[in-house]
Order: sequence, then C-alpha cells, then structure tokens
Amino acid sequence: MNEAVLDVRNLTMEFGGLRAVDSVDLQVADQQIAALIGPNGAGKTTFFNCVTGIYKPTGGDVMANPPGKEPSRLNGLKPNKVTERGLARTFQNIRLFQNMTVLENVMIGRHCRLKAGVLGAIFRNKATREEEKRVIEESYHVLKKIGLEEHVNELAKNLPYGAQRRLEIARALATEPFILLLDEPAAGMNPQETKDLMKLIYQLRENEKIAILLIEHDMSLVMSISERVFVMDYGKLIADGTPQEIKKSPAVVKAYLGEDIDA
Ligand SMILES: Nc1ncnc2c1ncn2[C@@H]1O[C@H](COP(=O)(O)OP(=O)(O)OP(=O)(O)O)[C@@H](O)[C@H]1O
Repeated sequence: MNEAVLDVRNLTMEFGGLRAVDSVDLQVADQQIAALIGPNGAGKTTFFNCVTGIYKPTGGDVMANPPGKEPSRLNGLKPNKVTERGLARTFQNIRLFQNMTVLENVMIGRHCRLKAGVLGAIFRNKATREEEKRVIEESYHVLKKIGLEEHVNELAKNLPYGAQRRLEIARALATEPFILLLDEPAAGMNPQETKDLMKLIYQLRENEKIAILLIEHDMSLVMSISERVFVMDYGKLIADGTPQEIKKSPAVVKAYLGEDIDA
C-alpha cells in the first residue's frame, strides 16, 4: 500500500456522555478510493466533522501527509486551515450559494489559494486584478473537468439536482486538495446520475491524482468503486478491508441485519 495521505489514529468525539466516535483508526493511501459506511447514527459524519475541523476531537490524532509536502497534524485547526492543508469536503445536504452563478461558486472554492490580501482587494491594484483574472480562468478549467462548463453563468439554484451535487465537488476540487471527503454524494440521485458520479470519482482519481474518502449508503456504489471500506457502528470501527472482506465480515452482517449489503 502507498503511504497513508490521511492517517487518523484513535479518534474520539464525545458529546456529553455519548461517544459518537470511539477510538477510530482510519488510513487512506495516496490516490485510493475508500469508503466509510455504517448504519444511521454510527458516527460517520461526526468523524468527517472532526477530521475537517468543524469539531475539535476530544481525543486522538489526525495527520495529513500530502505527497511531496511536509506532514502536519490537523487536530484543533479551523476548517479553513484544514482546507489550506489540502483536505476538501462536501456535505450531506447541498451547501451551495444558490443565488450565485456556477462560476462564482467555484471561485469561492479557489479563494483559499489567493495571495492578494485585504488591502489588495480594497485598492484593486494590478496584482489583484491579474489574480482575479487567473481565478476566473482556473475556475472555468475546474468546471470543465467536472463537465459543468456549459452552465458557468447559470444560477446554482437552477441546476438539476445531480448537477448541483457535481458543482459542490467542483468547488471542493478548486481548493486543490490531495484528498476529497464526500458525505453521501449519491444521496437523492437517480440511477443515471449515480452512474455519472461513479465515473467522475474514477476520473478525479486518475486525472487529479487525489485520494477520495466517501460516506455512502448506496451499497452497490460503495462495493463497486471502493478499494478499501471502513465500517462504523455505535461510534466504533467494527471492520475494515476490501469490499469482498467486508461483505463476509460477521460483525458487519450483524450491524446491517435485515439490510442488503451484498449489492
Ligand atoms: N453536535 C452534536 N451534539 C450531540 N450529539 C451529536 C452531535 N452530532 C452528532 N451527534 C450524535 O452522534 C451520533 C452519530 O451521529 P452522526 O451524524 O455522526 O452519524 P452518521 O453515521 O453520520 O449517521 P447518518 O448515516 O444517519 O448520517 C448520533 O447519535 C448523533 O445524534
């Protein structure tokens, strides 16, 4: 296995007496497609929130090892700092700027890589204007990769549902991550949109050379695209392995009792 670009050890998050995440270890290798699954309330989104700085974990370590860059500890960093270190994410519920255009939404993602400070933005000197022009070009380029270039000037709210979800991925990609964390990217998608999403995830890994960790309830999607699957239940990691290993794990079968994981 390549070196882990995301290395989470013993991660714990307590809310009062509830351990929503309980001593979880999870590693994602460079350019790996991995999934985090588990029944409702297992702690998956809380795990993402701890890794991306929304929550400060009550225990454990989150290490980022971006290829060719210095490793760094992410615990306790604010979400914008985590993004600057190369972790980008999408959310379970769509969080776009609905009254902004498709292009503007992606430009906001690019913002974390800007150099011009507040003064530059106020006085709009030559360097700032050049940077703005570059941001527009780069954002357009990202939209092309995601297949949304025909929609650049449309308002986000007017896009079909599947395209809005893709736009969220475009915005995350614009931050130049080494790993993308996707929280239920296929939720609410029709079968064709899910198929397109699968293709997009492969393309991102191949062309952008990034790792992808997704939370997903669609088992046929998870089992067909993941190289490694982590399973949580009641805050704990109960299994991790290849899709084939996971399907055979007695602990996983028990956690999913009555549900079809053999998709
Ligand atoms: N801010 C919070 N305060 C208190 N409890 C919380 C908070 N956030 C999450 N929890 C609790 O932590 C547990 C894990 O929730 P979480 O949303 O992480 O699960 P999940 O695996 O993502 O579920 P789903 O698949 O339904 O999205 C739940 O019992 C939830 O009620």
